[in-house]
Amino acid sequence: MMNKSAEPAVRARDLRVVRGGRPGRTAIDSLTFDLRPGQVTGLLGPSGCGKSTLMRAIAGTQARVSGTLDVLGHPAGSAPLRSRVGYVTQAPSVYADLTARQNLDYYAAVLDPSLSRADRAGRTARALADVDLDDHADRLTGSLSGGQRSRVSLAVALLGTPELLVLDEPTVGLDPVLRRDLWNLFHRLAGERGTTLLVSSHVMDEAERCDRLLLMRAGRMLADDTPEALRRRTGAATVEDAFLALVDAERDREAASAGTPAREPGTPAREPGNDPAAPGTPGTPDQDGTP
Ligand SMILES: Nc1ncnc2c1ncn2[C@@H]1O[C@H](COP(=O)(O)OP(=O)(O)OP(=O)(O)O)[C@@H](O)[C@H]1O
Repeated sequence: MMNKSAEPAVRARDLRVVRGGRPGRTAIDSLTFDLRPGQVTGLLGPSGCGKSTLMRAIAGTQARVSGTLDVLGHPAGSAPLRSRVGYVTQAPSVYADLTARQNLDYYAAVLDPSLSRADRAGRTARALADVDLDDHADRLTGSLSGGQRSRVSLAVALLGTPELLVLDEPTVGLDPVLRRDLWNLFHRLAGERGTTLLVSSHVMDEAERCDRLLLMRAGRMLADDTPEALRRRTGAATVEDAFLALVDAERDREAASAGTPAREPGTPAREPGNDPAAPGTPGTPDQDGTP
């Protein structure tokens, strides 16, 4: 099913999210962006910059969200979106004492109780094939490797053929071959089924595989562009270098406005995961019932 709509799949305007005990801290501030339908958009930025928080907000599982956040034309988290949005968190959310196939069969029944046994089996088989798990389908999920388990979670999200897939670091712990296969799957889903994908990653070389990138830093949007435009704009050879150039430019601007000395020319750029401006220290856990 190709998504021909020109409407953005996600529309965020002046989005703000507060996390932690009252009054809490602003984890996301003034985010404005659109996610284009049928594209693979990468969400990148240093640890603690707000990627998971943004994904939770889009999936409708995050409290204390203000501003506008529309998903497939509805407010994020509203009832009509339940079967249309797939969200895979960093922690695999499948039953260890069921096989991969039994997990999928169970979730297929929960998603759509009217499905016949044969339809459930068909959907399960397709989702297992999508994530290349046919060979392990009948092993207990608890005995699978971490990467295999996270692919079972991804298969669960694919069961209902969601129009929007929100994937929080789906390639963590996977070897290069599996990572490449998963990225090929993401593009196949976008190209053949019209699925819109938002995929977060720490791995900057994965950024090159995205149609478009959202680069975040310290709860704000640093850039929203194609990988090629980002490289061109910064004169960098890779997206990683482009990102570091943007971070450095912003830090210089911050230093100038605070009246402190700017970074010395030639000072090594910061690593993407080691930006002191990123709010990396976990705050007081959310006291609104959200983990
Ligand atoms: N349960 C929580 N309670 C309070 N603050 C939190 C909670 N979870 C995250 N935060 C804070 O919200 C901010 C954004 O965190 P978030 O998990 O969204 O970042 P991230 O970019 O996904 O990080 P990582 O790449 O390490 O997963 C951080 O400052 C973090 O400390």
